[in-house]
Amino acid sequence: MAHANNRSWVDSDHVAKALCAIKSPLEYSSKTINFDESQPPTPDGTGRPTNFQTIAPGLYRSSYPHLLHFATLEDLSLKTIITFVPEDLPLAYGNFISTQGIVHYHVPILANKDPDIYTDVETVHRVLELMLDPNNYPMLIHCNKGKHRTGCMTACFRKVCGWTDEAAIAEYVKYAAPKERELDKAFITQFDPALLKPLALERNYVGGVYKQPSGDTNISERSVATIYTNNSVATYGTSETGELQHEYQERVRKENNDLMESSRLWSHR
Ligand SMILES: O=P(O)(O)O[C@H]1[C@@H](OP(=O)(O)O)[C@H](OP(=O)(O)O)[C@@H](OP(=O)(O)OP(=O)(O)O)[C@H](OP(=O)(O)O)[C@H]1OP(=O)(O)O
Repeated sequence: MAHANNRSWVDSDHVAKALCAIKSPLEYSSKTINFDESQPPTPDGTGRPTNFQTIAPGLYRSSYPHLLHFATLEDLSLKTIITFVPEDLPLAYGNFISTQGIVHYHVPILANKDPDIYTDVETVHRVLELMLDPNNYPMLIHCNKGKHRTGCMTACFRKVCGWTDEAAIAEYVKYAAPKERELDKAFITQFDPALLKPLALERNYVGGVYKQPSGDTNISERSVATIYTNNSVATYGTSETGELQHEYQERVRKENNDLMESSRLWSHR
């Protein structure tokens, strides 16, 4: 798959020093990557972009990374970045990606602000197939604020991993509030995870560290198996077994393999 890895090498040390001399955050020409004046660049003091989240081990999301975030992003040893903002990369960011040897995918995702205009499903699948490949990890996905476009892609990823619509939307709202959008929720609800379910099952993205958080605090002692049924996801809690995580993962893997085998047998009838 072609990727828009920014290979325009420049004297990055010189550029970095020049950029560091700039006190205020860089104002970019494009509106969608304006620095968010409404809050400090790293409100939680971590030095990471705002709305940073570990979606799963090695898979991260955030708002648009800026110069002052690069040092903490280096700690992640990122292998892949997917940018959902359509504008070209600012020079410093392109140089960061190049000098870190990061594979960059530039996949513009539309803001859900018009009920007649949504990002096409092929583009969504392209993003999710990259996210469903641990060979691309550590991976960062981001947009401008890390709320709407990134929130929608994360929610679609969760649905493919077996989360219910409600749980996926609840996580979206957690990062988009108080500016969550009804059209984003509609986009998430209408997204059908069926086509990518086999890939998620095959690569063990169902259950384990990818499983939907349990609402019941007691359930943490119980193993919860998420099994795909024909057209939806049934999540059930089993009796408290106290089984260890690896036993649980082995059990989920066997259940998924049995499910795949039975669906293969059916498909050959
Ligand atoms: O005022 P509004 O609701 O129209 O939205 C504004 C802006 O709100 P603000 O002005 O209070 O900062 C949004 O930032 P938020 O405060 O909601 O996070 C921004 O969302 P965003 O950066 O894309 O969010 P991510 O997808 O990157 O997470 C949005 O960009 P678009 O939706 O991509 O057009 C802007 O629209 P416009 O000015 O037309 O470009």
